[in-house]
Parts: sequence; structure tokens; C-alpha cells
Amino acid sequence: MRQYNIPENSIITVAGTVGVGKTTMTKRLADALGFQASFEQVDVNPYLDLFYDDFKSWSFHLQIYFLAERFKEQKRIFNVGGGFVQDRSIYEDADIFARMHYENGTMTEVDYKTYVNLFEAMVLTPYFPQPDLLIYLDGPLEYILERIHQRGRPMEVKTADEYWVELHSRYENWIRNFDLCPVLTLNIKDYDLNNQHSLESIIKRVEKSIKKPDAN
Ligand SMILES: Nc1ncnc2c1ncn2[C@@H]1O[C@H](COP(=O)(O)OP(=O)(O)O)[C@@H](O)[C@H]1O
Ligand SMILES: Nc1ncnc2c1ncn2[C@H]1C[C@H](O)[C@@H](COP(=O)(O)O)O1
Repeated sequence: MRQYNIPENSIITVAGTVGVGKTTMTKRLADALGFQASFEQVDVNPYLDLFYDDFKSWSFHLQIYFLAERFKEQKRIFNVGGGFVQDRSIYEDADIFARMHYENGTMTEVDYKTYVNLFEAMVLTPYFPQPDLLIYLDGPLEYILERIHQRGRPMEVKTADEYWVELHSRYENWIRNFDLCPVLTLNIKDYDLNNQHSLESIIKRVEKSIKKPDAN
């Protein structure tokens, strides 16, 4: 395997809205770098279908479930060590999804406050070092909607497009203000992961952007 100028214990988080291509990017990048991958487990999530049927009744349960899952994954990453590529950051749960449901009235204020308290307590533990790089995947909304429909998860396909439109717009605002670690933004129109040159050029950009051990 080719050696890259990327510290071997780096943590790279792939962020972006639903359907943009995080899981696919996580797999390809982890394989190319010889890193381990950490995924969201969508198929076994007991709340996801219930949530998409009725946001108001299930948004708190779902957020707590995601928080617990991410905490377990963070602990695993911390204990196993080595380089990891991670499919979605915990920041997106709190700053985008939970906040959106609270602001739209599909999560109560008391539930939101409880969630934020728990989130803040968790990110202060040693299991949540800031990533060395956040790769932000962005692209035109119509591409993303097409991917959601083409992937065909039933609960997502039946969800009104307005939900994805709002999510996309919240992501764009969020990334403009995100400063917890270096960010590399990739537009999905500009790469093709089936093309080795395209993947190599992404890795070159990762090499340039990632936090190196001697950096502050
Ligand atoms: N670079 C790409 N080019 C074309 N299709 C892609 C690309 N990346 C992902 N897809 C497709 O788009 C859909 C969503 O991708 P996925 O990686 O599951 O997104 P996410 O994890 O962000 O929800 C899947 O059907 C996947 O095969
Ligand atoms: N924190 C979250 N709140 C609500 N919904 C969420 C959250 N994190 C993920 N999701 C949903 C969105 C998708 O339907 C699936 C998986 O996300 P993906 O972006 O496809 O990895 O879970």
C-alpha cells in the first residue's frame, strides 16, 4: 500500500447531509489509507422508522439512541487506536438534527435541554478528541435528492422533499461557522470514487489539510 503523508493515528470525520455520499467516501478513503472505518448502523436502529412516521413522538428517543451509539463508537476508536475514518460527526447530531427538530417544534424544550446537557457532558470526556480533519461533502440539492431516491430507504423516500431541503440549508450554514478542526470541502460534482486519479487527488488534498502532530 502507498504511504501517504498522513499521521497513522489520524481521525478523519466525513460530514454532510443525508444521501450526499458519506458512507461511500468513508469506505473508499479507509481502504485507500489502510485506516479502520466507523459507520452509523442504520439497519438496526429501532427508532428510525418510528421517527420518520412521527417526528414529534420519537425525535428525543432517536437523538438519545444516536448519542449512545456515537459514544460507544468513540470509546471503541479511543481504545482500539490507530487511524480511523468516521461516517458522520457527533457535532451534526447536536448542531443540525436536534436543533432543527427543537426549532421546528418537533422536540420539546425540556427534551432539547436534556439532550444538550447529555451531549455536552459526553464531548467533554477523553473519548471525544477533536478530529484531525473534517471532510465536508457538499453538492447541488438535486443530486442529493436523486441519491436519496436511488438508494431507496423506504422511510427516507416517503419523507417530503422539504425536510431534505431544510437539512441541506442548515448544513450549509453550519459548515460556514464550524471551526473545531481543519475542514476540507469536496463538491460531489468534482470527484468520481471509481476513478483512481480522482481518489488520489482527494488524498493529496487530505494530506495538505489534515492537522499534523506539530501543529497547534
Ligand atoms: N461519488 C458518488 N457517485 C455516485 N453515486 C454515489 C457516490 N457516492 C455515493 N453515491 C450513491 O449515493 C447514495 C447515497 O450514498 P451514501 O454513501 O449512502 O450517503 P450517506 O452516507 O451520506 O447517506 C448511495 O446509493 C450511493 O451508492
Ligand atoms: N441525529 C440525527 N437525527 C435525526 N436523524 C438522523 C440523525 N443522524 C442520522 N439520522 C438519520 C438520517 C438518515 O435517515 C439516517 C442515516 O443517515 P446518513 O446520512 O444516510 O448516514 O439516519
